Amino acid sequence: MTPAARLQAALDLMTDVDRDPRPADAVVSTFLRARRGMTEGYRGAVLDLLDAVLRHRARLGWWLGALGHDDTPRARLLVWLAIGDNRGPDHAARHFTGAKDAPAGLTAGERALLKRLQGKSIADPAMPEEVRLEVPDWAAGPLRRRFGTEFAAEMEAVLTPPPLDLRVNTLRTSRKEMLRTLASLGVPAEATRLAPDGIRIRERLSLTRLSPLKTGEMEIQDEGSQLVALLVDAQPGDRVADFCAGAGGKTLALATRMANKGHVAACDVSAGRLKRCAERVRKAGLHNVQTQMLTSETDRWVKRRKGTFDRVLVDAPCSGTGTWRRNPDARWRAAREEGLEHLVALQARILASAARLVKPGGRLVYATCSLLIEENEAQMAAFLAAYPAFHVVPIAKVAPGLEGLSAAEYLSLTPARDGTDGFFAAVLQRAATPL
Ligand SMILES: C[S@@+](CC[C@H](N)C(=O)[O-])C[C@H]1O[C@@H](n2cnc3c(N)ncnc32)[C@H](O)[C@@H]1O
Repeated sequence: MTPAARLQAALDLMTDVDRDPRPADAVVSTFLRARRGMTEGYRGAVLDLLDAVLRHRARLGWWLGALGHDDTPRARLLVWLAIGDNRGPDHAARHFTGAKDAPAGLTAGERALLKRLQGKSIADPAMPEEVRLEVPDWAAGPLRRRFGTEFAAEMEAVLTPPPLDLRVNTLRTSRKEMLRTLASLGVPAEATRLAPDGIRIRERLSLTRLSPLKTGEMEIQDEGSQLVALLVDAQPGDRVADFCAGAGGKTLALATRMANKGHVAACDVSAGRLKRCAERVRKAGLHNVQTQMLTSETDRWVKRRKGTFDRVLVDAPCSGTGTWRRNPDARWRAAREEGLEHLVALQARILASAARLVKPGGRLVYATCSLLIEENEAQMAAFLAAYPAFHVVPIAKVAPGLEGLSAAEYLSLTPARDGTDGFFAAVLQRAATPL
């Protein structure tokens, strides 16, 4: 496969990602299924190019705007090749020849564009800070309010691809044993700093090298997400509702810590995600989880089970600002499509309904993968004001060892400070007797 054919394949994929409303990783899966013949090296090179262009989306667009050129996937790729990896405009021009399997030959406009990029670099002093840091308009104000003087450092941290975090299925093996297995597979891995069952791999590698993922002995899960599941503090024998279970990332972690005892109701409004959750539950060898499809947060299932759960986790739909380093296209999607206000209102409705499930003396854990005050601290303040039967349990009380990470009341993880995705979690307890 020639370098020019690789560029054409990358361009096809970038065009698909641009047109398809689904998240980039879903579009990538479809693309790879249709091109099963690709070798691993070839696939890696195509995906690296897509990743680079997505991670530099605002800067590439800024250059195209500044030079009066249309912002298209092909133009973005040309600019990236010209100034993104410092190989210069001639390198970009060399492969756009129109030969068989290569991208179409350069137009006069593209030649002029490449000429004007001579000697430039991807970050220009004239760029606004939000462009240099790839922060979309809608999020700039809320993120500046959240981070103050740390704004640039935190935004730079989310520009870098994250390490690969895994959670060991302790029903099957131990972290120590899994580290030995990975060493025998030639995979350099280390124990995570805070999550007791976590393993971190810093080197970029193909997941096909990680055979224990196929057997359910471990799962991919960011260390921050593992810590949120830990804060639920579900005990063997408890009744737990995971209200926004999705494909079950936290459900699996909770149910495993419950030693396969008790009951976890994994609820969601998405049948597709719950199906995936059920498959992962089976693979992990868990018998204490049942999936529950909800028509909405006020489904009758909730009313019928009022006050019957020891623990209720609300891992709410959110802006996903904490996961930008993992999904570089996410910053240009979620809140742009749904609106921050809409998300905050949905979270409040979900919280109000899910809170009904909590037993007297039981706990409600609210979590997001958002960095924004609106979805986190302010959401909690509004809930606590409206529902006086609930009070905050400080993080140090639930998980000694994590208290140094953030303000005493809530867990608040950030990529620059904690090396995890951005996560927020609040533990609230319902009064044992009616107030
Ligand atoms: C942050 S994701 C959950 C991720 C999951 N807990 C994990 O750890 O992998 C939020 C989930 O909320 C679900 N959701 C959206 N609206 C909902 C609603 N009204 N009631 C319950 N779940 C909802 C979405 O389908 C999505 O799966």
